Amino acid sequence: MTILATEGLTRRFPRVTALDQLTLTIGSGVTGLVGANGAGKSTLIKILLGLLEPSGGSAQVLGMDVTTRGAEIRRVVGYMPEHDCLPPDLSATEFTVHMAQMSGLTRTAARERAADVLRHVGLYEERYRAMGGYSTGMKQRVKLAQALVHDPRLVLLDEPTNGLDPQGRDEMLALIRRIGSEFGISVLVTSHLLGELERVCDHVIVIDGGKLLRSSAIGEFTQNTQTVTVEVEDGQDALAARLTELGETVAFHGRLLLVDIRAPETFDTLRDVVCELDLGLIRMEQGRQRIEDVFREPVNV
Ligand SMILES: Nc1ncnc2c1ncn2[C@@H]1O[C@H](COP(=O)(O)OP(=O)(O)OP(=O)(O)O)[C@@H](O)[C@H]1O
Repeated sequence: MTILATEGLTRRFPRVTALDQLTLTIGSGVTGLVGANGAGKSTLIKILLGLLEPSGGSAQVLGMDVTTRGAEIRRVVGYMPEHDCLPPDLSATEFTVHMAQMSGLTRTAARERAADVLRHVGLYEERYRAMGGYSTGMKQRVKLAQALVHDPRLVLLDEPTNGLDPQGRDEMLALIRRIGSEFGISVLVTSHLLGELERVCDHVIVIDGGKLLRSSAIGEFTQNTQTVTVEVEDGQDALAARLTELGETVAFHGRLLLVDIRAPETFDTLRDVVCELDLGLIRMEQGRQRIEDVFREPVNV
């Protein structure tokens, strides 16, 4: 089922083309939108919400045209903005109830839904405290709660893990996965880190300079991450040479070596060669494909 689609979508600002002939289709489930800073992610989200006019092309969300039916779209789509936008003097409960009422819920329904979603995102007694004193993680949770409070069919989450520590990131990613799997709400989530989206998304779209680089089911990405990244203190040339001699496929990525995992034995070979050459191993990491690596691959739409 198509949740949203764009066709030749373009948005020009005076100095930059933020979206350049972007054509994509997104189905139900959790979709990741990956791109470096300035790639055009927030611009796309604002256009999808009907908050920003495209300069060219078209876009539909849940079958509705973004240029003519923005208000209807916002009624059934939740939005978690990237930047801090929470009034510091209000409590999470007051703010979330207000947002629910803005979406058309009665005061009683708004209070019930706000209590539910704040519990769902893991804010308990703190929900009565002024948000000015919240940690970044708590603020991100309130922003997520207000995006969900009117029971949307789709949520657009702009960099929800921004500013979070590793544990906070893991918790936020788990929440996002639950929104998709338990509540059946479709999710479009942006990040500049492909690695973290891999863990929760069904489908990933990569954009750069406002252009589509790639749109693939997550399985296709993970198939392409069958490499192990190796970093040693010194001697990467010797390591690469010896591995190649032993039949392994090795590529340089700056100071890092990317070794194709031909078979599970590749790990044994690597360990043995690092010992044999007496190298200081800094890290050996599987499957964390860096976004630049995706950029170097052929586009597969
Ligand atoms: N209102 C605006 N006026 C002028 N230029 C803008 C405006 N909004 C965005 N841009 C430019 O458009 C490009 C895309 O910005 P956008 O915010 O969509 O990127 P992004 O992928 O969301 O990155 P980030 O995560 O850093 O916000 C950038 O070069 C940005 O400077």
